Amino acid sequence: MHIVTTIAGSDSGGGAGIQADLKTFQELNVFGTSVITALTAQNTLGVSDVLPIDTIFIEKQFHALLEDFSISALKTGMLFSSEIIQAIANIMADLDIPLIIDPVMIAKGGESLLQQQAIEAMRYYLLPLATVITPNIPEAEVLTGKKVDDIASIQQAAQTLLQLGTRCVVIKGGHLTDENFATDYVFFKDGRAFSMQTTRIATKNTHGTGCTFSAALAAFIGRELPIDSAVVEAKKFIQLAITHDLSIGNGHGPTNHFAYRKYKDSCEVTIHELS
Ligand SMILES: Nc1ncnc2c1ncn2[C@@H]1O[C@H](COP(=O)(O)OP(=O)(O)O)[C@@H](O)[C@H]1O
Ligand SMILES: Cc1ncc(COP(=O)(O)OP(=O)(O)O)c(N)n1
Repeated sequence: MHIVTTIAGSDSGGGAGIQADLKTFQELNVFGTSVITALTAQNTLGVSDVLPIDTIFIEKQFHALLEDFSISALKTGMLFSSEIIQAIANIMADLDIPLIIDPVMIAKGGESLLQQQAIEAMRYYLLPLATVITPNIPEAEVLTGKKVDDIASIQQAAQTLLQLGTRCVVIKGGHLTDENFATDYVFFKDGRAFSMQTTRIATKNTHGTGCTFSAALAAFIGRELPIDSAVVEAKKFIQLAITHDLSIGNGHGPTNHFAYRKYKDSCEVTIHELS
């Protein structure tokens, strides 16, 4: 049994954060473990409060896992402050475990999940330790300081992020304006690059899409799939979770974490090599 760890915030509404990650891990047959960095009072309508966990206690959770488990992959989500990022990075620096970083910054409702002053800590301490980074378009803009809105600027942003030391960057295209397709862009340090395209689903129920995608990616990497196959399979997982939505709550509802198990053979992802 592969063991995969999420280091992230709790979403009381169950659609994003730790809860989305653990549901995804379970669906993908890996044993999920967690280091909780913050609590959010949250539902499909938004985040009403955030309570960061003391860094000493975050370190204790992380050490408790490392002392007892052989972890196959780790992912990070909401990290909230530069102190939390530094604490995680200090421990990660001594590990040789694939690390997937979802650089979570802002919730769908606009609430901040990463303090402004933590962005530099993310860039300089944590991102260089990553195996894969999965920014959405606004996160890629913040991390590179440049507008990202077309293929040329996506390629440029990916190169800037690859220079920080990571093996792979996936720039997620959920925030692009294409009405027909949801296209994500995958770039490797060795120069390979491709896009992954699926039909864009017209739904407001997209709460936790980024968390779910990065958790699926961590699960597949934990199961020892090569990174290029793992990103395509994670794209299928999120596409099916958005397609077969559940309609829970009154705002942006969660995605359907059960869908991949039922429909995984029915999902098409179109791959285009990028030159
Ligand atoms: N309406 C949609 N239909 C299909 N896929 C989507 C849709 N919205 C987002 N996605 C996909 O969900 C994943 C997360 O997307 P994105 O919205 O960019 O990230 P985040 O949730 O971090 O803001 C990506 O694979 C993206 O292509
Ligand atoms: C606790 C917590 N972590 C992360 C998020 C953001 O999740 P994301 O997958 O980016 O989804 P949306 O916020 O865009 O729905 C969160 N909301 N809460």
